Amino acid sequence: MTLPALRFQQVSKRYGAASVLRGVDLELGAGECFGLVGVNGAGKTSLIKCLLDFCALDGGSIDIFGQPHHQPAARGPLGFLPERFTPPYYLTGADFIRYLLTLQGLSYDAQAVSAMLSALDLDPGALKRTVRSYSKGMTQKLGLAACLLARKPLYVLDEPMSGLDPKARALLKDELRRLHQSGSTVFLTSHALADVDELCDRMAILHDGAIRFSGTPAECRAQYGADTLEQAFLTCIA
Ligand SMILES: Nc1ncnc2c1ncn2[C@@H]1O[C@H](COP(=O)(O)OP(=O)(O)OP(=O)(O)O)[C@@H](O)[C@H]1O
Repeated sequence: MTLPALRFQQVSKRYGAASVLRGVDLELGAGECFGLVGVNGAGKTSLIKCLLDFCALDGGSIDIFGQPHHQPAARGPLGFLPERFTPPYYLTGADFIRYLLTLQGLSYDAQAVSAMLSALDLDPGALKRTVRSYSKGMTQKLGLAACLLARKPLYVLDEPMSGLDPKARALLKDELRRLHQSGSTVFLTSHALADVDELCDRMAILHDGAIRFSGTPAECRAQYGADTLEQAFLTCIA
């Protein structure tokens, strides 16, 4: 039997007296593209921070390909793009990518970098410029490029479309589809429900710290009697 890529069981998280996650159960099959959606402050990033062991759980457990998430080796197969991506401003784009690849024991392959930049519509000239001169969208593309170049079995992408122009969004969706077809698991958060509908095999709606819905986008529309995922989402959280 194939192990799930991710399994959250009764995950709870509090910040002081505020209970942000209250018994979250979620399972992602290996090779799935899974979208987590929820209003601002619903707890999506907190769930990801728990997964990455950036903060301690107050209850429950998380497994990554069957290994407890707090074991560093469990996170080896995982590539992560944070929601607020701020690379060191004094590095050039090339230095930043090299730095991230080196941390993972990978070498800088100029051809692969060039192909990835082209796949994300980032001007190769940006590699020689320091990150301080990048626009918001360029910075996001750099983060995506560095993350996706690591060729991981599992990607955790917190709002990967954030700041991208329509062309770059379309290109990123193509790239995510390619990853999916090659067998990688993708766990993403997004406020763009049309993207989730288009890309994701399954999705979950997190609201008030709990999972309100989990299933395919089509099941979500059907369950809430809605024509669009946006309408279904609004009914679900009403
Ligand atoms: N370090 C922290 N200390 C205290 N409260 C926090 C902390 N981090 C997050 N929170 C609170 O936890 C709740 C969930 O935040 P989180 O960032 O997980 O939401 P989100 O679903 O990712 O939101 P968004 O869609 O706006 O990115 C919010 O009320 C937020 O204020």
